[in-house]
Amino acid sequence: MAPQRSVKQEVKPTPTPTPALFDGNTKPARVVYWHRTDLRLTDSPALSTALSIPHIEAFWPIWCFDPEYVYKHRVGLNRWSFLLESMKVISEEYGKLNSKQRLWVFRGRPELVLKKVWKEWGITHLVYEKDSNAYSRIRDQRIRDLASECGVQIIEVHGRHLYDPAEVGKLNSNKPTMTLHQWQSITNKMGPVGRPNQPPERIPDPGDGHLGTEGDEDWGRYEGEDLNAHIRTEVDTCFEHLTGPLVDPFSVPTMSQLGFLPSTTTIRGGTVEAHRRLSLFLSNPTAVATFSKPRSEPTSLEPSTTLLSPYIKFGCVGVREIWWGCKEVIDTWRKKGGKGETKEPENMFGQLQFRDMYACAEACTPHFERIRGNSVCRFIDWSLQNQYDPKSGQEISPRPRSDNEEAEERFEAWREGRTGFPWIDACMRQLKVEGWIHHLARHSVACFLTRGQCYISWERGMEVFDEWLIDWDPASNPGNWMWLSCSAFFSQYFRVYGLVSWPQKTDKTGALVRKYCPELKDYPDKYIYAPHLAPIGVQQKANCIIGEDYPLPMLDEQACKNLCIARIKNAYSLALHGDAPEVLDGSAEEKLRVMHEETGADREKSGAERGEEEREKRRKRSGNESLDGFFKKQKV
Ligand SMILES: Cc1cc2nc3c(=O)[nH]c(=O)nc-3n(C[C@H](O)[C@H](O)[C@H](O)COP(=O)(O)OP(=O)(O)OC[C@H]3O[C@@H](n4cnc5c(N)ncnc54)[C@H](O)[C@@H]3O)c2cc1C
Repeated sequence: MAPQRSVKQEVKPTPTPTPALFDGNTKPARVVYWHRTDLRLTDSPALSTALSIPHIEAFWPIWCFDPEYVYKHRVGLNRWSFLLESMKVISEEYGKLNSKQRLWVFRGRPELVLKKVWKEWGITHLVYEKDSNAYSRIRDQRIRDLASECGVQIIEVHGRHLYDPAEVGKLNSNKPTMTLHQWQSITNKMGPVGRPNQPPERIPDPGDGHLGTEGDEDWGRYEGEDLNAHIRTEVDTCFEHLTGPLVDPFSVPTMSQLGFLPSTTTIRGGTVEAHRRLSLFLSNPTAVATFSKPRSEPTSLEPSTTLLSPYIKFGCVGVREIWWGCKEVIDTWRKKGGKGETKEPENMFGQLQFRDMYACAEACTPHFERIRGNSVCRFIDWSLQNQYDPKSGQEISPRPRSDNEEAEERFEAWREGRTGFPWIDACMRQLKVEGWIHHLARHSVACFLTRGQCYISWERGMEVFDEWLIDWDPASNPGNWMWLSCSAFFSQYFRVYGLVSWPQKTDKTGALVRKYCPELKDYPDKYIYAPHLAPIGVQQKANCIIGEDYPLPMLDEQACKNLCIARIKNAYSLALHGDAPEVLDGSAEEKLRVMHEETGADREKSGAERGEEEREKRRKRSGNESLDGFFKKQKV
């Protein structure tokens, strides 16, 4: 049971600037506010801090379009378009508060952009929302070093999570928080979640925005591999100038400037849509008070959860707004006699806490996003694990194709939604088209790929989510993949989602399958999740022959499940984590190979073998076993 917060505790406001921070600030301040994944004006402790700097003479809210992000990180079309829309919306919001204002977009590496801007615009302060993930930590250290060289005061303000993950980590002796209960026990001592800051009523003017063009073409230079080349079908002109096209300087890039075709998602970006969704959720107090994640429906066509995650990811809505919005609605509902309130972890507070828990775990765990070197990740000898150069410890790139052809083929079929299991295929196709799927749909596909049936490394599945999810998060994505693969956070590997029975629990008619696998749309309900079982006459009537128009199941669900369980059982008994010497030197894999051979977990069993096993079990349960038990009891 989650520890309850004391009602006597006073609600701490979200950290606001202490006067000491601005002590001695008597000179006019020229402030750059650097928006990163906080594309909102509401509930922004960092923006409030920036605006409270005394004597602001000039203020620029900026965005740096970083080529490292554009080329070096796999990002699908839907996430790109969501980001660009969110940038446009906040730029318009600035314009509404002050017609001279906008989001000032630069196209170049942050350290180069900031150095130039600091110098040419005479900047005194740089303020931004603090982020704790591995990439941000490295980038921000570079920025801090640079700022101290240039005499610019840097102000980092936490605001992305309910509690600063770095602070929670410190209170946990720099150890990752591996259960919600553990996270709750620590944050209980930190006081309640802060109240959301009010949005600004006005924004100061910017200064003269003139910038010299010297070295312009170099700001966006990137010489590594373009990981998004496969979706870049048009000419990429994004980085031709530091401030974008000369006719419209500082503008938000368009999809076509990035060389992309339009996205496919129906999920629109920006803070206006984020608040519309939040208000919609809060408008039904009973639904808020009785929200239960396990009881939400992964099969429904309309999202049965809030669908706020893309907005949280890009900071279009603040987490404290959601937290306090729910809290106030529930308090009023309770006063009016509402009953049956759900508790953590299944309620909405629990959902937001899970996000924080993963962020704290990531902040304290080197290599959280992979198996090798990851101290919290159990070692399981999955197929298609990432390969590392033993000397440099770097991942081998480009990735060699594994000689495990069957696993490669299964992985491709999973990714493309053609496994022959309609529930899995529908979820994967929805993910690709929309950039979002329900949490329990994520459970299903992740379980299937890893411990459920395919025994393929969670790293590979995580990468697909990395690319396709709009809400991709560097802590929640690997964290949840480790959970689902029973590599960390969760260990009940024998509990596997049924590929027919599970979706049938919430929808016997297969609406999601009919939408995303239209070739199956005319199948009767009875066969919608297992069309290969339909008699040929039914297949003909539905105009879809299994094996021709839609694939046969690519594996035997039950046999593969048993094999996975047997192998994971061995891996659990070996009890090694990603940072163990045996994992790093490759000997763990060999040990498991031998264990699998000895326990018969090295291959799928034939029907006859499985039958024999079953009979053996029954024999044990019958007379002989009771006789054994009798003798044992006698001995005792
Ligand atoms: C394999 C796998 C990968 C995932 N990858 C991501 C990811 O990259 N980014 C991401 O935001 N979520 C991820 N999740 C968690 C979860 O599925 C999504 O946050 C959720 O489905 C978003 O939909 P919603 O906003 O309607 O959620 P709601 O149920 O309405 O929850 C509200 C918010 O709580 C947070 N939340 C809820 N559940 C979780 C959770 N298990 N872990 C972390 N935060 C949670 C999210 O910010 C979410 O928006 C992943 C889950 C799985 C199983």
